[in-house]
Amino acid sequence: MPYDAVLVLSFGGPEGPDEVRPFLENVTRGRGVPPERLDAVEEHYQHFGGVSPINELNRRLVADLSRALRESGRDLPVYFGNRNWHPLAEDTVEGMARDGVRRALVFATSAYGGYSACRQYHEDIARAREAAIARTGSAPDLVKLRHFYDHPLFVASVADGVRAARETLDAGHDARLVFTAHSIPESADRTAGPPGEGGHRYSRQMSEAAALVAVAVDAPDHDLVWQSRSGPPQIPWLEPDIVDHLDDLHDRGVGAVVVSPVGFVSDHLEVVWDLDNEAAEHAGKLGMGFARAASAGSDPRFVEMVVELIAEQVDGAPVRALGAAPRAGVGCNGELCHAGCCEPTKRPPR
Ligand SMILES: CC1=C(CCC(=O)O)c2cc3nc(cc4[nH]c(cc5[nH]c(cc1n2)c(C)c5CCC(=O)O)c(CCC(=O)O)c4C)C(CCC(=O)O)=C3C
Ligand SMILES: [Fe+2]
Repeated sequence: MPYDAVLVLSFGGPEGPDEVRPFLENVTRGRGVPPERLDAVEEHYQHFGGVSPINELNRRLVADLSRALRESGRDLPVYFGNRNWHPLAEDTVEGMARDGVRRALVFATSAYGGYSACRQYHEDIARAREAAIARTGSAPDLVKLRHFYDHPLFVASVADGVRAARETLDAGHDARLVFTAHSIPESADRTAGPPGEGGHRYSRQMSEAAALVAVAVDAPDHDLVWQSRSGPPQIPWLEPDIVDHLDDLHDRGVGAVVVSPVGFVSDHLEVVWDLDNEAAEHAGKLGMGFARAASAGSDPRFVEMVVELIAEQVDGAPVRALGAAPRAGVGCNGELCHAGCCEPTKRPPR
């Protein structure tokens, strides 16, 4: 059966002061995140009037993707739905069913594997379809596109962000290149990937993406560190945090850094708060030069990449990948990439 639509599936974010707390409650329901952490994160959002940039960035992606698809001769309507905030995936998929969509491609706004970055999007797809079936009696088939962390256009987009950030620093090419990604619990990284692969698919893909970008920008060395740790303090998460890492680099005599959020596809709130505010301020205190590189989604080649991922899935166009890992992340109607892939770990009781 041919595809008749595309769904951009993302995380979602609040767009006003009253939306912040209910959004945070949606994100953390059943996750054992302490209320003090939620209070702190609420403040980050309120600092920006309760408006996360993520929905607006995704609406722009939807518009750019519609245009790029039309120009490539594939005039598919592009829908937008989220895991945690309006427009919610449930409502969007209901609308797709009412519009008569039978089979759609899903572009999830994460390049990587792992529970939060991949499997949870499969779960979102399954949940949204169930809601649409309950409300309308039917739902389109939804086929999720693959991980793209090693797609040449993703790597090139991140690399250009690094080059532009370097230009703003006196140290230029001598600034230390530091990549960041969302921290996850160590247990979630251990179970990331299909059984038998040895786990750690999230951090391994992240290291691979960082290394590919570092080669593209001719960096002599680089680091991969983590940001935006959540969860209760007694549970170990991936470390070091970017802020602690700046101290460490300072102690080692590093005078300037370029920080590239390779783990994210857009300059959303965790990027503009945790990097542009917290990390930048900390670097300032240390007297370190600091420049934050734009994420991949700021580059027009990012949309070109989505068009290519669609051509791969629909026409069997060649898979363009710079890494050695097998193509992963694809699943229909919430079916996992592999049986037992990226098992969620037990959550502590609240
Ligand atoms: C791997 C990963 C990605 C990358 C993949 C992807 O992009 O999907 C990501 C993206 C994002 N995370 C985001 C925001 C939040 N993440 C939280 C909490 C958590 N994230 C986790 C993981 C990830 N998160 C985890 C394991 C938790 C603990 C709770 C749980 O087990 O699920 C919390 C709760 C409060 C807190 O920070 O404690 C918030 C507010 C936003 C939106 C920013 C905006 O509004 O612009 C985006 C794009
Ligand atoms: Fe998150």
